[in-house]
Amino acid sequence: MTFLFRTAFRKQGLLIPVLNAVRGMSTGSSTPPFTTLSISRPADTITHVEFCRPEKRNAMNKAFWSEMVDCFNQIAEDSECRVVVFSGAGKLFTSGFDFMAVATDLLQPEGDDTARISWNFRQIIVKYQEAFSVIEKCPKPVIVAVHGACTGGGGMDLITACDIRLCTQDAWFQVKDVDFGLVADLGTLQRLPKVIGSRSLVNELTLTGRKMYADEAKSCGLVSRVFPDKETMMAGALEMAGEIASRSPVAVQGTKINLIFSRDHSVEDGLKHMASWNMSMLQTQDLMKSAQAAKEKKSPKDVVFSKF
Ligand SMILES: CCC/C=C/C=C/C(=O)SCCNC(=O)CCNC(=O)[C@H](O)C(C)(C)COP(=O)(O)OP(=O)(O)OC[C@H]1O[C@@H](n2cnc3c(N)ncnc32)[C@H](O)[C@@H]1OP(=O)(O)O
Repeated sequence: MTFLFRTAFRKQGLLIPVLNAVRGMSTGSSTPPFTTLSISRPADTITHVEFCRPEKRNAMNKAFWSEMVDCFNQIAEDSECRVVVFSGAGKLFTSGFDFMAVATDLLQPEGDDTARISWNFRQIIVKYQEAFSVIEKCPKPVIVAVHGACTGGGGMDLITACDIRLCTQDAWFQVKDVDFGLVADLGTLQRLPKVIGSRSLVNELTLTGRKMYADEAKSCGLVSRVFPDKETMMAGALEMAGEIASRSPVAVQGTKINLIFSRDHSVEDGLKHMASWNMSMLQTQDLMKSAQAAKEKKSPKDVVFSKF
């Protein structure tokens, strides 16, 4: 793995931070390049990313935006990682944007005239958007585990970019942007309508900024499971991650990529994409290994799949 990272990143001058991060991932320690994210490896094929600013209720500061991109790009390249669990440290999941970061980025715009100020704003928004889009672009499934609050501008943006959402009974969710005179611009308005079935509920939540509690989040499909407390949720998240990680990584990552493609395209285009995808992916040895295991009434967990 180290060799692969060396080859991929030497030219870009990224070798040192990436190697540090990967070393951190494999030892279970906090990674030196990240100040807002703590990375650990609860199992060989599972990466746990923990949002780690508990004293500021996991508010999204300046470092967070670039660290998310670096972290998930590294995970995408890490052929040993098959699934990711994302959670928040401390009392709650996230309080959204950091007030201080908002104050410097948005209230003191840089630029000599409207065009330049507008352009700089656009660059900032695009950079912030990428911190969540990178989760969706990462081919490894991401399970997000929410406890306490998931609020502010940012909380819903983050979790709607994840593949599976779990929460605790005390969790609450809020799209708070409207309370600040803002239109949510980092993915909530684009992804939430595709996550929950009711357009009316999406409109209500985003236009009023009201809190939604765990039971309603479960009944509308925002989360798929509710756990009594954080400890049982994390155990449940890791168990689910273990189930996913035991399946063929070719099948798992192909499923994520094609589900997201199909969400954003017509059935016809999705089927065409699928046919092109599988004309090569069906040639994987994972297929024969899995079929053989099924024939012998073994579990997928008994099959050893190559790194992917
Ligand atoms: C280009 C895109 C434009 C987007 C703009 C988006 C803007 C925003 O989203 S602004 C932020 C929105 N977030 C909120 O309104 C949530 C604010 N926080 C809270 O309501 C409460 O903190 C919360 C209910 C989440 C938790 O309450 P609790 O009693 O547990 O904690 P506190 O005593 O309030 O806070 C503890 C320390 O954390 C600091 N903190 C909390 N939230 C933020 C935040 N969003 N940014 C920065 N810091 C935050 C709080 O100041 C306390 O710090 P300290 O006084 O140093 O102990």
